[in-house]
Amino acid sequence: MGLCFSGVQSLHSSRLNRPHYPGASDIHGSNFEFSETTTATEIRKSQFNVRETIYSDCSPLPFSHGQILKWPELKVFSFEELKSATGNFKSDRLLGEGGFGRVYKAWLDENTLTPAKPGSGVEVAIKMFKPGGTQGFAQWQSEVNVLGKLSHPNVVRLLGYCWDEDQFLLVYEFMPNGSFYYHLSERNHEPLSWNTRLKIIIGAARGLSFLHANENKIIFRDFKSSNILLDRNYNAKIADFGLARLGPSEGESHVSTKVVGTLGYLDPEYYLTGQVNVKSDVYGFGVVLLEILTGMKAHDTRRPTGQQNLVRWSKPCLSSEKKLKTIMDGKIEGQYSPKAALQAAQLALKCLEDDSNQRPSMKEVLEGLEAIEDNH
Ligand SMILES: Nc1ncnc2c1ncn2[C@@H]1O[C@H](COP(=O)(O)OP(=O)(O)OP(=O)(O)O)[C@@H](O)[C@H]1O
Repeated sequence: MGLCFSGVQSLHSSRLNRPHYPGASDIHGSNFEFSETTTATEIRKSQFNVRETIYSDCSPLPFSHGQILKWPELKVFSFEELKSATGNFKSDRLLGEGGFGRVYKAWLDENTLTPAKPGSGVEVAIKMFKPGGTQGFAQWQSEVNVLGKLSHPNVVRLLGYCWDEDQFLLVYEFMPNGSFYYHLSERNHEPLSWNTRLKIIIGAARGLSFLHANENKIIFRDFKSSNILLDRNYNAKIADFGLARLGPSEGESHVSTKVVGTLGYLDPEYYLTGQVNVKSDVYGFGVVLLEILTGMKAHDTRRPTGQQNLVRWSKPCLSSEKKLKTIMDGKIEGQYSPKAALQAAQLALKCLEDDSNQRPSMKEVLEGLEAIEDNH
């Protein structure tokens, strides 16, 4: 988990005692304002173009290749079902906790997606949003509206959601190898090899270029190592679409928005201007590429002054083989060719250009990484 911040102060939970749900679904370009008497059911009906998928006669977890569905096709779970699937949110099922709530492991029947015995059916991850948080509600809503429509091998799959009174939950496919951030943090863990790192970053690049390539460009806005989840075979999948939003309309170059993101990954141009475009994601990608090379986190206050911000510290070392050697992760020494590392570092440097126009597109970044993989 990183240190998340938003340019606009969050609403305090006391305000939430009086139901007021601010416009949250900026992915649809529309802001919703509800009166204080609006009921949850009315909001539900007005905001979601969700089609409930009936899983009873579906093949297990259908998965198609890279498409954006017209409607989110999600199962609507009851709170009781998710309570049962997680053993009443038992502490030994806890996978982790982010800024907006806890994530639990659970099992569902692979055909009907109803609760199953631990160890049987399919594993899923259930995120339970903290009650009473306006920002949490907005994130939950964006996940349903954006992620619910996406189907791509490098984007984590959302299977369904639950909105039961004040309880907001999401059900995702389970990613057994956790996040890339976890592998950066876990000192006792077997370090990821160079080849695995390359596989992870290429998978993440595929996911991000899929989001950017769509006609209605999706800006992820919070690209970081804790949002790259890893499946059993270390295939990377992008997760956490709570801050995602639509890119600029035809003829426009950017979208003006409040500044949100995570310290260490935030595009300086976006931070200064409040204007975001897909190139902000490219900047975040450059930071993750640096993490891959150095094995260091984007921002770490436990490092000596001058080294805490990975970009600032490593940038002067990215264009020469000799200097790069001094910052490369010692745990992967001997696994890569110096030429390959230099090419990756130079790609990172381009992604980290201060002027977003100078940064490559994700398509170009992906091509660059695939060439590195092919040549070495
Ligand atoms: N689909 C999943 N499968 C397995 N583990 C998951 C899944 N989704 C989340 N997790 C784990 O749950 C923990 C919390 O995830 P969450 O997305 O809530 O927060 P985060 O990304 O770590 O932090 P934040 O979003 O607040 O910056 C993380 O450790 C993550 O690895």
